[in-house]
Amino acid sequence: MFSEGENVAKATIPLALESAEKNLETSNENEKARRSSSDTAISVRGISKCYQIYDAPRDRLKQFIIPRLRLARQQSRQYFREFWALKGISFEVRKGETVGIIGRNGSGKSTLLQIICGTLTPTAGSVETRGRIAALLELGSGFNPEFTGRENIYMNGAVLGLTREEIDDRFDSIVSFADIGQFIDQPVKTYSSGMSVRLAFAVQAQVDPDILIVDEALSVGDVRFQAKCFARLQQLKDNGTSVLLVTHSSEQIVTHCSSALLLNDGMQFEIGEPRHVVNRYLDLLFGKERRNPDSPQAQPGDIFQEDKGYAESAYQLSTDSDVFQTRNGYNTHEYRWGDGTASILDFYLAANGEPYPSAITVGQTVTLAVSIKFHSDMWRPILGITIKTKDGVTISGTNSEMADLLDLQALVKKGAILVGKCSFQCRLGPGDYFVSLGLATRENDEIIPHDRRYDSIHFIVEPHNKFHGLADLALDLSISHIVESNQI
Ligand SMILES: Nc1ncnc2c1ncn2[C@@H]1O[C@H](COP(=O)(O)OP(=O)(O)OP(=O)(O)O)[C@@H](O)[C@H]1O
Repeated sequence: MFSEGENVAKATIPLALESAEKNLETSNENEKARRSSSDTAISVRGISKCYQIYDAPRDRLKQFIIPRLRLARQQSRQYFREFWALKGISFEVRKGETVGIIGRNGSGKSTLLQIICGTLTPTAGSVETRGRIAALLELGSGFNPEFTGRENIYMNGAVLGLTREEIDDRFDSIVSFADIGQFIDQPVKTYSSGMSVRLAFAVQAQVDPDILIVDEALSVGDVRFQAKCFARLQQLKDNGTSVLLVTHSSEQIVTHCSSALLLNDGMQFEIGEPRHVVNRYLDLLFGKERRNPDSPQAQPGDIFQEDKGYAESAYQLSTDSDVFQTRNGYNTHEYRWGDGTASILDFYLAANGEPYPSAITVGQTVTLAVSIKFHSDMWRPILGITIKTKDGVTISGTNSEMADLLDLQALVKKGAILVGKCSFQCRLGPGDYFVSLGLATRENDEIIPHDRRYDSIHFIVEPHNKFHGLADLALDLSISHIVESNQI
C-alpha cells in the first residue's frame, strides 16, 4: 500500500541527522551511531493508523460475531471500510529540539501525537521515546472535573511519575504559573476552557519533562498567557526538553520551531526548515490549481504594444517579460505559486529616490512598485503585499480590497498590464526583511492565487539606535515635572 522504508530514509535526514553528520566527521562510525542515537528523544518509524469505519452499529456487531461462527478456512465478509488516518510517517526529534506539526483539519496531527504519547496504538510502525513525556493533548487533559485544581495537580503529578514531595516542591510555582487565583480550590468543572488550559500547561511545564507535547491547547489561552507559555517553552528547550507543537499558526511554527512537519491526508507532505514547510502549508491552503507560472501564457511583446505608457513610467518596469529575478534585492529563495493566469513581472524598490539601495536608513521613504501582466480576463483582482522579518513574523500587510482601490474593483481585460505602487516611511528595526507579493481573485469564499511570490524581495535596514524592537511606534516619551530632592 505504501513504502515505509522509503519514508524512513527521507524523513530522518532533514530533522535529526543533518547537523549530526557535520559534527561527527572526525569520529569513527561506531561513535557516530552511539552519539546520534543518544541524542534522539523521539524516533517515529513508519507509523500508519487505520480506523475501521462502520456504516451502522449492527455492522460492528456482525464483524465481531460472524467470523467467529464460520469455519476457520471460510473467508468471511468485511463489514467495515478502512480509513487510513496516517500513512508511513517517519521522523526523529533530538533533545532540545522543537518540532512543529502543521496541517489542515483532519490531516492526522492529533492521531500522530496520541500514538507518540502511547494513548493510541498504531496499525503499523513503531515509536521510541526517551524520558518523561508530558502532554497537553486536549482541554484540561487528564483532569478529573469533580476534583479541585489543587487535587488535580497532585493527581496529574503522580501520573507523570512525581512523588508527593516532588509535587509539594513544585506546587507553588505551578499555582503561580497558572495564575487562576482562588479557583485553585474549586472543582475543575467550574473552570472556563482558558483556566483549564492554564492549569494544565502549568502542571505539564513545571514537571521538567524530557518531552513536552502540545496539541493546539495554547490557542485557547489569552495572548499574555501564550507569551508566558512560549517563554517557558524556551526555558525548557534550553534545558534539553524536546517539544512537539501542533498548531495552525504558521507564525508560531517559524518563531518557535527548529524544524517542522507538514501532514496532508495522513501523509508526510513536507519536513524540514520551518519557513519552507510553512510556505508549503500555505500552498496547500490557498494554492488551488497550483502551477508555477514560469512561462507566461501570452506571447512576449504583444502586451507591450498595448501598454507603452507603463514602460515609460518613472520606475522603468518591464511590461512584457519576467525580469523580476534580475533586480537587486531579488531573493532567490522566493516561494512562487499560482495558476499562471497573471504574472508579476518586475519590481522597483527605492529609498528616498535611490533605486535598489543596498541598505535602507531608518526614516527614509521606501517606494515599491510592481508590474503585473494579465493572461486572461479577471474580475476584481486583488493585489496584496506583506512585509515580514527574516524569521517569518509579519510586520505589516495590506491588499487592494482592504485599501479600497476602486481601479481593481472591476473587470481587468486579458492583456492588460497593471502597475501597483506602495510607499511607506521606514520605521523598522535594523535587520533583514522580506516582501511577499500576490495577485489573486475571489470565487465565493475561496481565494484563487494567480501569482504569489512569497519572500521575493529582500531589503536590509541599516543598524541604528533610534529605538529598539521590530518597529517604531513613535513612542512619545517625556517627563512633565522634576522635583528637586531638597524640595521633597
Ligand atoms: N476514532 C476514529 N475513528 C475514525 N476516524 C477517526 C477517528 N479519530 C480520528 N479519525 C479521523 O482521522 C483523521 C485524522 O484526525 P485527526 O484528529 O488526527 O486530525 P487533525 O489533523 O488533528 O485535525 P484537526 O486539525 O481538526 O484537529 C480525520 O479524518 C478523522 O476524522
